[in-house]
Amino acid sequence: MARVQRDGGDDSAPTTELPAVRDQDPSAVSEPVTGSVNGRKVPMATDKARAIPEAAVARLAVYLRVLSGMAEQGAVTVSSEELATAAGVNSAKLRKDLSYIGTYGTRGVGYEVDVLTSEIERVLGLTGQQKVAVVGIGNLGHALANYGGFPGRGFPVEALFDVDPDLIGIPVGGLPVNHIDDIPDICAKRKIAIGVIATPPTAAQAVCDRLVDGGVHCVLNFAPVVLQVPEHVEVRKVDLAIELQILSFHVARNAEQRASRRAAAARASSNGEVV
Ligand SMILES: NC(=O)c1ccc[n+]([C@@H]2O[C@H](COP(=O)([O-])OP(=O)(O)OC[C@H]3O[C@@H](n4cnc5c(N)ncnc54)[C@H](O)[C@@H]3O)[C@@H](O)[C@H]2O)c1
Repeated sequence: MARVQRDGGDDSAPTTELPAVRDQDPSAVSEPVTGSVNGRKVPMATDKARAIPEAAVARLAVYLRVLSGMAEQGAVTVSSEELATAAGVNSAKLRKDLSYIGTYGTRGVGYEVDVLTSEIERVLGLTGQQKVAVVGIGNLGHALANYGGFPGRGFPVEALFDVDPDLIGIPVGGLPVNHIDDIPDICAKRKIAIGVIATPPTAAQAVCDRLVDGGVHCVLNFAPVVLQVPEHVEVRKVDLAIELQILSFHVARNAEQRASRRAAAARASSNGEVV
């Protein structure tokens, strides 16, 4: 089977094919084309599939989290400005992101919170549960296995694996740790959708191969190594060091911009200009 190198960064997968959506001017705010699913009004899909940038997919997940908080507080509708502000983006970007999924607010009303929530969930594939297995139950694996926030978001942790004999059979977060030899069998039986790799980098590829053998199609890789996977397997890599380096770049750039603004103000002031 053909294998490709994946590190899950934006460059490797800049767009994602969405389920069919309406093709329409992204900036338009108009009456949505709606139908009914289980008695709920939802936008209707057309036969035109459309790619969505990875960055927009990430923002959809943020909108979903914000919408869930609004729903908890009893909000029924939300304007694009309110939702954009709460999500930390501008409203034009929000409307464009939502246009990718064929969702358009109603002028003067905005979006119905429950309809928009269902639509984003559908597009992100969150309408069902995506079972998760964690491999490598060390510091990070323990934290992930014990974190209670995943099941509520549709990601129940259903299997844990390690190679350390002292850990096998020990419950972590209520689940016993299994040996990695059982990864293919258990993942296939429990229909695990997502494998999380929290092993040392040297072990990650072999672990990934076992997950793939068990039918796992999505891998979230915390180990600092690029994985080889078959074409049909999606890998996302989480690298805190890279995130810190990106933050550091922004901090340095902001400092430079402040320094050059101060220098310009000092020059203007020494020339007698009002600044
Ligand atoms: N991406 C990030 O931001 C981030 C942050 C912290 C750690 N990490 C990475 O996550 C990984 C885990 O870090 P940690 O601090 O939890 O390490 P750790 O040493 O505490 O835990 C590693 C676990 O993996 C197990 N293991 C070793 N070989 C294995 C194998 N072949 N199969 C299954 N399990 C095996 C060990 O028994 C141990 O329980 C490392 O690769 C680390 O670099 C990434």
